[in-house]
Amino acid sequence: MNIGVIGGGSIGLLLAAYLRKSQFNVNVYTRSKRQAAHLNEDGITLYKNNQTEVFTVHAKVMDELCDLSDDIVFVTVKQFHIKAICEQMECKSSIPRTMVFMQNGMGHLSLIKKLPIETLFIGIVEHGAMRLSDTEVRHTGAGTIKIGAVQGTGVWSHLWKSLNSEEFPVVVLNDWLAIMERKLVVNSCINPLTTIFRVPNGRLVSNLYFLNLMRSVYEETVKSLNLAGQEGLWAEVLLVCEKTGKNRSSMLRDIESGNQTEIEAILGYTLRKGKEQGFEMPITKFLFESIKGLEQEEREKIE
Ligand SMILES: NC(=O)C1=CN([C@@H]2O[C@H](COP(=O)(O)OP(=O)(O)OC[C@H]3O[C@@H](n4cnc5c(N)ncnc54)[C@H](OP(=O)(O)O)[C@@H]3O)[C@@H](O)[C@H]2O)C=CC1
Ligand SMILES: CC(C)(CO)C(=O)C(=O)O
Repeated sequence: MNIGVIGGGSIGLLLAAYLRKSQFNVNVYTRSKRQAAHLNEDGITLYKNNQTEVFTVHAKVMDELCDLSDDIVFVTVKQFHIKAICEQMECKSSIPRTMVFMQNGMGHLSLIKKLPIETLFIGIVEHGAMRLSDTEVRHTGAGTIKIGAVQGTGVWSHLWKSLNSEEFPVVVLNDWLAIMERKLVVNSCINPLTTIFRVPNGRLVSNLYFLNLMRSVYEETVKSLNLAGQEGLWAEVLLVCEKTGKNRSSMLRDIESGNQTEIEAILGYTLRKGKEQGFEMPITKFLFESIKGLEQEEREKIE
């Protein structure tokens, strides 16, 4: 079976490595020629705790492909890249029948549902991963990948079963929208606060002042999504903080490396939901403006 992974970032390299570990043939589609060349030459080096493993992969430049003929393709770009990916797909002579989109945040669903593919999955990533170079990735926090079928179902249970392992758990859940919303709550609570205070995820639990702030963000978020009173949701946020305790959130790393963040897809979305229902979300608004402000600071430093 041929499996494609679009995006050679932190999650793309992590996923490609574990797919290879499960003996699948993996093609990684990168944005740059340089990264594709490095991956073909050196493979992917995966660091986890004190272990180092190297996996060979085939890599190609996404823009240079005429067709994408893998059996299944995982899309691991950032949420704000999805529009460009959908446009690139329109130019290919053939596209896969099954795709899995693994983005944080909401808002891209309407775009991906328009793609002419039979089976569409979303994947919720609860792992922490950090790309160290074009070919090296560190598995910084072990979590779970949750898969949900948005349209079609296909016959993929063998893939999820083969990929699933103790160190890389994969579960299939029926209620994918609920899973996405729960992940949105997790990211709304963790990502902006860790970015403003420049702390790893675990500090939001071990520092009581940060914990109080996170609880306030949580209250506003669950109200905007009509999830107030959902059993186990606050415990889930705390568990992710603990499990990825040493991890710097993807938003913090984006700000530190001068990249755009996914704030629009995370707090931008919950703010819109709150507005639709006519209530104020002062803390969320403060966090949203703070992250937009930090993005601008970083941009102006570079210019
Ligand atoms: N990293 C983490 O720990 C976690 C991440 N997530 C989520 O997973 C998703 C991916 O995150 P992450 O891997 O960290 O992001 P990265 O920024 O590390 O990776 C995104 C990759 O997509 C590539 N890319 C962008 N556009 C294209 C394109 N048109 N064709 C091919 N490649 C493209 C980028 O290329 P280039 O390198 O050339 O810019 C980059 O390598 C996000 O939604 C994130 O929120 C969720 C949980 C944890
Ligand atoms: C799970 C978590 C919070 C891990 O850091 C994440 O999704 C992110 O960083 O974007």
